[in-house]
Amino acid sequence: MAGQVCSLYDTIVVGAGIQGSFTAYHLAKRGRETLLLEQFPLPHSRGSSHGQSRIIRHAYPQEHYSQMMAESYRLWEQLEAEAGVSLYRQTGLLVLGANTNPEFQCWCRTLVKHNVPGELFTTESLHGRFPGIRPYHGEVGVSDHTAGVLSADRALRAVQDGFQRCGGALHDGEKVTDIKPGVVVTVTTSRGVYQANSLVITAGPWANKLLAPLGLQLPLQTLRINVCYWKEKVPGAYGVSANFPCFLALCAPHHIYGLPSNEYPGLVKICYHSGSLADPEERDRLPETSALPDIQILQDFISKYLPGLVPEPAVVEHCMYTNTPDEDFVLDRHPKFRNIIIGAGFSGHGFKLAPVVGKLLCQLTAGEEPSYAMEPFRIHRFPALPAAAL
Ligand SMILES: Cc1cc2nc3c(=O)[nH]c(=O)nc-3n(C[C@H](O)[C@H](O)[C@H](O)COP(=O)(O)OP(=O)(O)OC[C@H]3O[C@@H](n4cnc5c(N)ncnc54)[C@H](O)[C@@H]3O)c2cc1C
Ligand SMILES: O=C(O)[C@@H]1CCCC=N1
Repeated sequence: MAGQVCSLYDTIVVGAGIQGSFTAYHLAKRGRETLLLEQFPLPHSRGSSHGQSRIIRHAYPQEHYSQMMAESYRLWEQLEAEAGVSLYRQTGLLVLGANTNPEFQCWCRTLVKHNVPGELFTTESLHGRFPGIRPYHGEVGVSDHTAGVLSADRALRAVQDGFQRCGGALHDGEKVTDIKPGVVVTVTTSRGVYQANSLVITAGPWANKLLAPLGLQLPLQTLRINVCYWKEKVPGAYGVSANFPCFLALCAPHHIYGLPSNEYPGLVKICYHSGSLADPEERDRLPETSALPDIQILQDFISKYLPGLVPEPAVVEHCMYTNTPDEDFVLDRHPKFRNIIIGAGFSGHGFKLAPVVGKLLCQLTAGEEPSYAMEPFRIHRFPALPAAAL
């Protein structure tokens, strides 16, 4: 089979994480002949979309994401209805910070602007309402009642099944090894050769490996994230059934966030919103120094802030972030090859927005006017890209 052109598609999508899967789903729903290629047998835990849970929230300090969230919630609901599965559980989100913190004020402003139902908490009312939290002196909170938890693995499966129900072809365990640009793009994989009128690259932490032969390197950092679970001293005290919310503590230099115990009974997921630089091919090779500063930071935080948890992680799983310098996504055409569309740099917050990201990448592929202003997501916002690439 290798070396032989097997089929011509309207679009080939490389990478069946949540972004590529939603892009392929929207394309197939519009009747476009679509091939979705994934290097690993599915499901897998090597990229960014695996695991049981992700936070979804209307609350966003940046206006461009706040605007997209209403549609994203609707599209998640539509997928739930189509698939006949429940993917979302409402828990609320509590954002915690000093009331003098400009970022905290920004969260409050966008919540009000978008009429998101929620509440403001003083230091005293925080402790009264959430006895499991010991707020810092002068700390306040604001909540987003609409926020909750998405069942990530189940969601990924549901969107891939939806894509296939619409006639899409999903080939897993098939790695893309070469891309030849042109009016018709030729894609070589570990199993064959395919052609398409357009190509979408949604390769998560592998994005730059696929883009290098296409003369483009985006300023992406790939980070290994420790996904830590912490044991409740009283089982369920920080659980969904006790109405404990997701939370986001606006700590410097990086935030700390948590989800109520649910997926692993008695364990609360609390993570540091950053990690250590790592090649996705060598994610689990630890750096020379075995110190894990993020886990130490989390331990200190939990000892002082969440006294009902054992300040020693009970479970540590791993995942990858692919960060841009401004932590905004890249959703754009290749600067030279206009029928190659790129979705990358989801910077640790892209899951909740994947239904809209997929729609936007589909619109770019179809040559349509995207539904949202695309300026924050353009490649040209990075001035230091090598001139040869542009
Ligand atoms: C610990 C953690 C917590 C997070 N929490 C949240 C949260 O609470 N809320 C939220 O909204 N977001 C969250 N995120 C972010 C979100 O999960 C990511 O933004 C999203 O999963 C990125 O998806 P992706 O499709 O871009 O990448 P990936 O899931 O990595 O998918 C890319 C795919 O491309 C495939 N691929 C790469 N190269 C090739 C090739 N050559 N040939 C074929 N296939 C290839 C890879 O195997 C992979 O499956 C979190 C992320 C992590 C890691
Ligand atoms: O996107 C999210 O909600 C999570 C939590 C905050 C930091 C990043 N991911």
